[in-house]
Amino acid sequence: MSNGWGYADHNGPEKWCENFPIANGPRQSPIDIQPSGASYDESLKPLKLQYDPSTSLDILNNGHSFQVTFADDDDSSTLTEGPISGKYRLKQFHFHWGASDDKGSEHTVDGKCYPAELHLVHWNTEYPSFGEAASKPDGLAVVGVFLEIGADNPNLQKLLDAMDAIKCKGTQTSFTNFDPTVLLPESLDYWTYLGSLTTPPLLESVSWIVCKQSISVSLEQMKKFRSLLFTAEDEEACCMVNNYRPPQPLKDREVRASFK
Ligand SMILES: Cc1cc(=S)c(O)co1
Ligand SMILES: [Zn+2]
Repeated sequence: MSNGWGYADHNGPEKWCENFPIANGPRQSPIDIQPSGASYDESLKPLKLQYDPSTSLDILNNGHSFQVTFADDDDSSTLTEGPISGKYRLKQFHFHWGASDDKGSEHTVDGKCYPAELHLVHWNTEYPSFGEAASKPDGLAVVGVFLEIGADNPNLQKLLDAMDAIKCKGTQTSFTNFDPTVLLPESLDYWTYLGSLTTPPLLESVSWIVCKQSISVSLEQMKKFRSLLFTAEDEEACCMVNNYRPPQPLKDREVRASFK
């Protein structure tokens, strides 16, 4: 791909294998989660998410999504327990979404797509940095939360209000004092399986933790997501929509459930 990977026909998920052969690997993400095929594992612990709002730094349009980045030089914002062992630090969160409300999530549940999906990305403090951890089979843990069309979600508003400042690829602005806990659903029941990043380099280093319960987003709020651009200021504008990878083969993996 001449101009890097993306989500268009010429550089999208069906083409990523050309530069990233791991795209056809044994533990790729996302997947279609089939609850009837998931086995309840009583040894799975509840998720322990402890976030310090003072670690939030800025919000960035990276040309693939928008992400909020966190200071990760100490254990102020961590994920522990759940399916993982040890302590993982929050690095960033971002979203994937569709051009219309019938698609946009990366994981699906019995084939059901949601209009958007939140990913909270954490790295294993067994390793010295996110970059080091990202290449290890137990290096990352990503918590996925589905967004479902419903009532206006006031907890998304601070993100939406920042979007005017990050419309174009490569733009960013300060985004402080934000507690990502407000984006989590009431129930933290989850499915978990071993997978990968869902964007190149598609590294097979992610313990996926997908919440069963969704959070709400209104039609108007989804329109705001879709007002972002994949493109930089000096390029022909292309709306940032459909920035999701479709489900990949489960192959020789099991999906476990933290709930009956
Ligand atoms: C590190 C990272 C993780 C995911 S899931 C993504 O979409 C991009 O980057
Ligand atoms: Zn993601």
